[in-house]
Amino acid sequence: MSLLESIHQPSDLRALQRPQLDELAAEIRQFLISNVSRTGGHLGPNLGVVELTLALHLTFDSPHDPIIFDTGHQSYVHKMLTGRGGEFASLRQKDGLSGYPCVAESEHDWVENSHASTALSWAEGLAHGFQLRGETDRTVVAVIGDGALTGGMAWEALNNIAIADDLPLVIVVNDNGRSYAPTVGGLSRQLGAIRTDPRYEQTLETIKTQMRRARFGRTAYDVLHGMKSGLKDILAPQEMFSDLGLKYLGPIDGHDLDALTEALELAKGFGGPVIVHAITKKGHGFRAAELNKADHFHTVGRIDATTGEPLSAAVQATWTDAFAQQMMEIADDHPDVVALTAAMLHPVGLTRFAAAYPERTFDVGIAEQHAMTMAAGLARAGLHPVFAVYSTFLNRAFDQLLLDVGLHKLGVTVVLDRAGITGPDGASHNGIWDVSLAGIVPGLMLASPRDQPRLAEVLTQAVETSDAPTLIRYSKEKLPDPMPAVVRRDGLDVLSADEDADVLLVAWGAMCARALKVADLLRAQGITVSVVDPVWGLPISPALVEMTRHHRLIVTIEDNLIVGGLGSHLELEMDAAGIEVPTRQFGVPQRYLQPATRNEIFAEIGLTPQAIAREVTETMTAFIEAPTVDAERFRQ
Ligand SMILES: Cc1ncc(C[n+]2csc(CCOP(=O)(O)OP(=O)(O)O)c2C)c(N)n1
Ligand SMILES: CC(=O)[C@@H](O)[C@H](O)COP(=O)(O)O
Ligand SMILES: [Mg+2]
Repeated sequence: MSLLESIHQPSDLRALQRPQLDELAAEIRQFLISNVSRTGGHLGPNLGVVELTLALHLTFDSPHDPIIFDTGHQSYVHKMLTGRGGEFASLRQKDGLSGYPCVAESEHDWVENSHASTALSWAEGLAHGFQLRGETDRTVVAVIGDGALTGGMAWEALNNIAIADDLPLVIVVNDNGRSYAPTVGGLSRQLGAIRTDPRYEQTLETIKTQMRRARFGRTAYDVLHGMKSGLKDILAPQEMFSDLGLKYLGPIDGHDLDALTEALELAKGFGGPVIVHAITKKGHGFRAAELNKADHFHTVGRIDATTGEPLSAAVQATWTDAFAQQMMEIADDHPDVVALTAAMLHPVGLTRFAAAYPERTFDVGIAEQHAMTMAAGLARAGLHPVFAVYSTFLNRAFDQLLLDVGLHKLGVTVVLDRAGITGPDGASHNGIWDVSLAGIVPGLMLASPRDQPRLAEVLTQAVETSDAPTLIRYSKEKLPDPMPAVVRRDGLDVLSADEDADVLLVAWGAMCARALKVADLLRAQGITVSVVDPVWGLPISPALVEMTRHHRLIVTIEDNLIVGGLGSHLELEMDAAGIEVPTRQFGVPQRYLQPATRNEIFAEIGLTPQAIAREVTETMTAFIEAPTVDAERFRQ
């Protein structure tokens, strides 16, 4: 049996001899490479925290001492050490092992939200909570990456933690210098100075020695603090954190198990908030990941476990590719267009634009709120900002969209990639809230293009709109073939139309192709149908409202929450116009969706063409005198 197979819970680690821990670290690394290369997942981040996670579970008593992983994509090793190593074949799959911490999976998992920069707030809350409950023997540990540390929430928490002198809270900064790309901003400059300083190795050794000499308690910090003379600039992070009033231990070699456990033991013994600054390498121990300059294998699909080469070459273009291309085509004719990203330049498709127009590109770190209001400033200065962000992360910048961009009627364009159901990344990654949130911003215009020609059209219209926010959303699906309209009427694209149709199917974005399939199934039942794509779905077009008047049932299909979605808005407008035609709204129910593929989730929530057709048929037979139709036909 391998050492790893002998670990069923963290306490099993303490039975191992010291040399066995190094063996175990090597086994874990090999396990990660061989398993994640088969399933896909966050390989790079987890290779970077093998020794760190071992040291955490050797030093602290999880779950009595909660260990909170910020963002959570780097918690695979934690899962392996807490009895879930045997489940990695099902990683990120339906009913399988989540790719992030999952409360239902284990008592060792505390936070499953994969939106960055929340761990320190969770940790302060837990620590105060334990204290107030008299559970004073519990230490809370938060592991936060250098990327997540660029998020505003992290500094809100640090500001408060810094004055909570007796709060038993250990903050481990997992500093690998990367988000996807190198982490940006003054913070990363301070943190990064260490890695590039020629005295780096010597400093790590000196600190390790000093820590060994220092006894537990406060003297260690005085010793380390006294060290900074002569090493001041290399210990800039110590300055930064200690100026806040936070005790700081580091920098520590994040792959040196002894140095890590010594630092964590010191921190644990301190009895107040302490920062342990661990310098790690994303992808450590897998050459292909270490050499990958783009993102050190932040997320991989199925890859060769030796070379790291993708096993399935990306043959079909994605929406991100189409956006990247369109931005290049717009850039020349629109010199006022500038681009913003929140630490996701490559994933949102702005790499080419940034290379060609570096002065017109802003990567603000994981700081969506800042990005949105900075975009308001850029617009106010006479430019046209395009903020490209994953739909789910728009949640972070809603207030800024509403009251900095919307209230000032500014021409800011927000491009929402990964809109709609994404699937394997779990509940906090589906892009299903944006329509319901953005839909309440007065004056905001929201488009969901169904294909590349429509994307080109709406993006150009958006960057030429200077008096209102414009949002464009598209899914993680591959780019579909063009779907030309049979006719465009008052800004509405009619995709298919029967004479005097019974049913009007209103769909947008990725749901248009689905709606055409539903139409065929309904026609086979003798139900006449028209399919219309509003393209700019919000605000609701008066022409669309008028069009509903002439049908017997209005059906909307959307890849976002039903509550506050296109269908909700259309129904409100129909009501206001005194149109009493019944409606059926198909979309995402208001619940947290567990990890599965996009299609598995569509089937689960009744968004397949067959399920929709069956429901519509039953509605037609139940509420409206209709030609005899056989709903049974859809029960196969
Ligand atoms: C609010 C938010 N914005 C963007 C992301 C996308 N994202 C996932 S991981 C990551 C980089 C995190 O960097 P870091 O915290 O340094 O962790 P590392 O991957 O380096 O271990 C980003 C930007 C996110 N999860 N949350
Ligand atoms: C952890 C995180 O927020 C992202 O890395 C997430 O996994 C999105 O991945 P995709 O870019 O594959 O959609
Ligand atoms: Mg990082």
